[in-house]
Amino acid sequence: MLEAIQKADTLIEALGWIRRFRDKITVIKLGGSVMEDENALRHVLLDIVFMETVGMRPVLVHGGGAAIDRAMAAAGLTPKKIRGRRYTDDATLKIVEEVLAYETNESIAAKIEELGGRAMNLNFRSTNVLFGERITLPGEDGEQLDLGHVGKVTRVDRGVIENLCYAGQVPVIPSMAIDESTGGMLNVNADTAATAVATALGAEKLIYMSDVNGVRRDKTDPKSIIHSLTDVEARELIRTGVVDAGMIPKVEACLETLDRGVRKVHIIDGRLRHSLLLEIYTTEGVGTEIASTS
Ligand SMILES: Nc1ncnc2c1ncn2[C@@H]1O[C@H](COP(=O)(O)OP(=O)(O)O)[C@@H](O)[C@H]1O
Ligand SMILES: CC(=O)N[C@@H](CCC(=O)OP(=O)(O)O)C(=O)O
Repeated sequence: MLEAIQKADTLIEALGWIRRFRDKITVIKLGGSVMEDENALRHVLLDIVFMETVGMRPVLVHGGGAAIDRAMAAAGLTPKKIRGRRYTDDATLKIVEEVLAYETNESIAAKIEELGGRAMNLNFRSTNVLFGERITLPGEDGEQLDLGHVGKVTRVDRGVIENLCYAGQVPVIPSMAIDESTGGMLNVNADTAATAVATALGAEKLIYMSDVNGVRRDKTDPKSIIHSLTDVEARELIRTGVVDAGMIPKVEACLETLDRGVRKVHIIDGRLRHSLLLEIYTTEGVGTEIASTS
């Protein structure tokens, strides 16, 4: 009986948070690393179904870096990453399209439905909502590094996403875009795609789910997690190389989100059961929070 009363207490405790976030859009970026763990993915998607059921409006933007690496290896191709971004030639683009836009995208939407939620996969075969342009990266000597078919999002079809949200469906968006000037496909880093979606929708919150517990002082030591960072400190961590590899575009995407007026962004561990709900429904939260100083 006591246990049942405690369960009811927990429900009542969540009431305030459920009210606060009802009808508000939360963008969740799902990293490829989390999706490698079937059990973790199932629990993350269950949390998302819960959010949708209580009237929040979750929007899912996903990557799939690990699955793309695997598919490239199977095709005899070696991935080349430049500051956390994949060099994307014609053959790589074909694989990214197949793995990210179709296999991963359609399987996430199908899993949400299996768990009792309603989802809509938004890809080139159904409805594309991301449009962009090619990017280059500044090199060490000031030259521009060519990344092939890699782009950034310049426009989001927010009407389609909002209509789905308000119809009680979870939009599931892969990190690929159509090039506005050529009509070709672009491979977009999923962290930056999530930023573009969150700012275009004026989201209440943006949460990056990865396979690390947050930003760490020593990337190999979970205990060195930094719970709270300012934008100034985060920039310094990139400059000094503490933040490395796939964490670079993630922290850069957080900073861009803050620059565009969202007050707080979170990097949390998707392998920790219910980390998403804990982040939203508890005051302490989990993972690393980056907040603007200005
Ligand atoms: N300072 C750091 N703190 C935490 N992780 C870091 C750090 N620097 C580099 N990393 C690496 O970044 C990875 C997360 O980026 P990535 O693999 O792209 O994740 P995702 O697929 O979730 O986007 C971690 O698994 C870790 O190896
Ligand atoms: C340009 C670029 O790097 N695109 C990424 C897109 C997927 C992604 O970002 O996946 P994660 O979120 O799992 O890292 C890539 O090809 O890996």
